[in-house]
Amino acid sequence: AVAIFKGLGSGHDLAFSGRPTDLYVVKKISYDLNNISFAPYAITELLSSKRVQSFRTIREEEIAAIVNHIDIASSSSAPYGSRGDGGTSRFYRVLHEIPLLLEEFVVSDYLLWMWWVNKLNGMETRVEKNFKELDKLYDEVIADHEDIVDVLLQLQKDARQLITLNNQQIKGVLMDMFIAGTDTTSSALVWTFIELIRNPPLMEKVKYEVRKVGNGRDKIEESDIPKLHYLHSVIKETLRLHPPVLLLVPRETTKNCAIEYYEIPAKTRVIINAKSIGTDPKYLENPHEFRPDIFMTSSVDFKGQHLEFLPFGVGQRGCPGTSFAIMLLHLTVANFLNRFDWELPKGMSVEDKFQTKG
Ligand code: HEM
Repeated sequence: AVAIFKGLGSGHDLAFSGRPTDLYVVKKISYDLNNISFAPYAITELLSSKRVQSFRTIREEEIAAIVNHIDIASSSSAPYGSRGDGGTSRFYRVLHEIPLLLEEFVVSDYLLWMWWVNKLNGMETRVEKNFKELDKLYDEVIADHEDIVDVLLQLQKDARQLITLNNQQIKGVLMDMFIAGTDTTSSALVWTFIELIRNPPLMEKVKYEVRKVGNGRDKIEESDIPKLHYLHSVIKETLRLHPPVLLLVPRETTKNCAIEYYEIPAKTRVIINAKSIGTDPKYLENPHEFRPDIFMTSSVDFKGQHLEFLPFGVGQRGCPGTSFAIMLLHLTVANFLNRFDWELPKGMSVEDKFQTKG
């Protein structure tokens, strides 16, 4: 494991850039490897910083809508999950239906994936059923094409683009967006609030920073984000302690390679444990404590140069959605802190242990 870890960061990026593709579930969800995460090579073009920037207005509008929704829900008895517009917008529908289908689809097959078993009685039928429903929904999304689909359709038509896409590939990329982009970002958001709520002095510190920059405005904008230094550290610390993709995404070596005393053959399955690396006592005292301040005086970042902190992976196969996710997280947390005070439900104290199953 140590050799592989070193291999990723020491000029063996290419040898470690494959993904295992011989799994039934992987083939299915990737539209026969017509997506980014299981494509045999890395694709970075679609989520470049410029493109992320171009979605700024949509991000700001959607976050404002969520904040208003929480406002309405908390000040009236509006049922949780309803929205001012009656919840009928396509965006709202897509955001709700796709994760539900994916949950059934991915979570039920997660064990299958992890244990690398290709077939299990009855499992294929369920995968097929969920896949058909998702596929139908993606057809509708493409027909109505909004936002990211517009960009993908432009790429499909524009002969000058390096990448040309057919409908199958567009569906593969949409699958990527929802699998790789939704649960990960929401897990980081939830953990940020759990940690802040159970550490009230830290909550006060970050809230003070956000509200100072907000200066009485009801909205924090993207242009405010670079001024929120402590918030940056809070998000980093959450990703260190609770990396949403605990074991990253499996890799497979593309050729034989030698690292130190180890010979690593081609097609070796590579799993990296980001949580163990981020909480290794070799790098940090009391590594399981939530202490955003450690990042205030450190240059350690998640961009892949610091192998002790790898929530987004590393190298050419590292997460292409990093800037997208980071901007969304900062903007959401900042606006939630600007508009609301967050605390534990009545009757619960910080000392209460979180109940875990089993
Ligand atoms: C906090 C949020 C996120 C985390 C922690 C995260 C983490 C990761 C990790 C660990 C990998 C595997 C990297 C490796 O093998 O080295 C990955 C891959 C990927 N992520 Fe993310 N991700 C997040 C959000 C997103 C978002 C928002 C998108 C899209 C909009 C996205 C799209 C992808 C794609 C397409 C891949 C596959 C890349 C490839 O195989 O070439 N991710 N992500």
